[in-house]
Amino acid sequence: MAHLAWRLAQRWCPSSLQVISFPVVQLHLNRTAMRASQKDFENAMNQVKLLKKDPGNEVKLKLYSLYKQATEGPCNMPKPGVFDLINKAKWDAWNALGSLPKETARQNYVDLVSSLSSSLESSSQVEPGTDRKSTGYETLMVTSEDGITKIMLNRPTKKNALNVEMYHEIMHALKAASKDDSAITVLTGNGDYYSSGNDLTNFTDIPPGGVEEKAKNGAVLLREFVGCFIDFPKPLIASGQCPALGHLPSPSLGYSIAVYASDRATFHTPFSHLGQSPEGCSSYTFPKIMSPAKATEMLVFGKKLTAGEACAQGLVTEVFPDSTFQKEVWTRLKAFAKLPPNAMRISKEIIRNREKEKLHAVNAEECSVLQGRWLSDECMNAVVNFLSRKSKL
Ligand SMILES: CCCCCC/C=C/C(=O)SCCNC(=O)CCNC(=O)[C@H](O)C(C)(C)COP(=O)(O)OP(=O)(O)OC[C@H]1O[C@@H](n2cnc3c(N)ncnc32)[C@H](O)[C@@H]1OP(=O)(O)O
Repeated sequence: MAHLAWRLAQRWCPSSLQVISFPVVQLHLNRTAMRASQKDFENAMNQVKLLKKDPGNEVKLKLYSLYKQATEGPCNMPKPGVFDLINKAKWDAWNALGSLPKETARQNYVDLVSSLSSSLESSSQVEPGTDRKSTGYETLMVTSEDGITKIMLNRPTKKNALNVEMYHEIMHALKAASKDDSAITVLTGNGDYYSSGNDLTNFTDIPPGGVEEKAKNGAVLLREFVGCFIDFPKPLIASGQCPALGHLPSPSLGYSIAVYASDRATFHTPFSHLGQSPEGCSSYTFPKIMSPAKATEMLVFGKKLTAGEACAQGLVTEVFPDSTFQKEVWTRLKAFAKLPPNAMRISKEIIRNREKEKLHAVNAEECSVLQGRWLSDECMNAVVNFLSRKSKL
């Protein structure tokens, strides 16, 4: 049995963890009242061998850990060294099961294999080469193809303003992209605006605790949202063909977003106009990247930059003519996506890690200041003016 376990582990844990998982394998652990028998467990082990599609490393680790727990009980191996990546990942997965009873682990293994068989069977009906389109997003379109996960903001009639649902969906999509088998992730917008920033109607839905509670909830949400960008482990590219307002022109988040813009794009952070203050770590990153004086023009006076100006200031990586924008960008993205994913992730990590703690601290401070700003007359008047059609940016 131990030998079989090892073979399974070998089979399910290939020599590199670079392919992390399939993006949309949803595991529905279907707990039945019945306990899985030894026979069910053995059947499940056989079924695993018959799976036609690789379920991804994350699932394989889960299978491995449940198998070990079901057959040997809690993790009893010495912890492998940090450089022994594969055995360390296996050990972590097994150890994470703590004192889960053997019977429960056996049942979970059986449930997992059964849900896996059905989900992979249905995904194998998708035509080869077809985009794996995400389902269940209301405000985004997420696709994964050729090693590139594309997250497209999809509220074009509202100029891709970020409502509360979109904040949550972007965070969800980023978390999923961080674990899927793509090498790079692209953020883009559908329609004639990359984004018009925060949806100003977010301010109108006041909870029972009043505006103070609203502001507090907003600060918690924004902090989590920006935190997802700071922590995002893979190369992230913002591809903007059209104007961007507010949040998403804070492209230097985490120092690790490459930004491609068409010569039609503009970048605008009108925080003062709205009675607000900088967010997305821009109060820290913009002055470092651009120079304090230029950052002041943008963040304090709300100066709108053309793509060419933003590129000259170092906020944008490269600008292309609008007519060839998509072709130019996608040629680059496809080439990047062929680079070794682990090397890219590690390179990003080493660039970002020196600043990560600082960025989280800046994010926390910016959100706390904004929480106060949202309660100010200046901010409330600006929102009312927009909503009553008295002003536009
Ligand atoms: C958790 C909270 C975190 C908050 C963090 C702090 C964030 C700060 C920011 O994001 S600052 C930026 C805020 N954005 C704005 O102030 C932009 C407001 N919009 C505009 O000024 C204009 O709409 C425009 C210049 C973007 C585009 O103008 P135009 O081309 O003339 O289009 P319309 O104005 O007709 O817009 C079409 C449609 O979209 C709605 N809409 C556009 N932007 C927003 C928005 N930010 N919030 C809500 N709704 C927006 C607009 O109302 C129209 O809707 P309608 O067709 O009338 O139903």
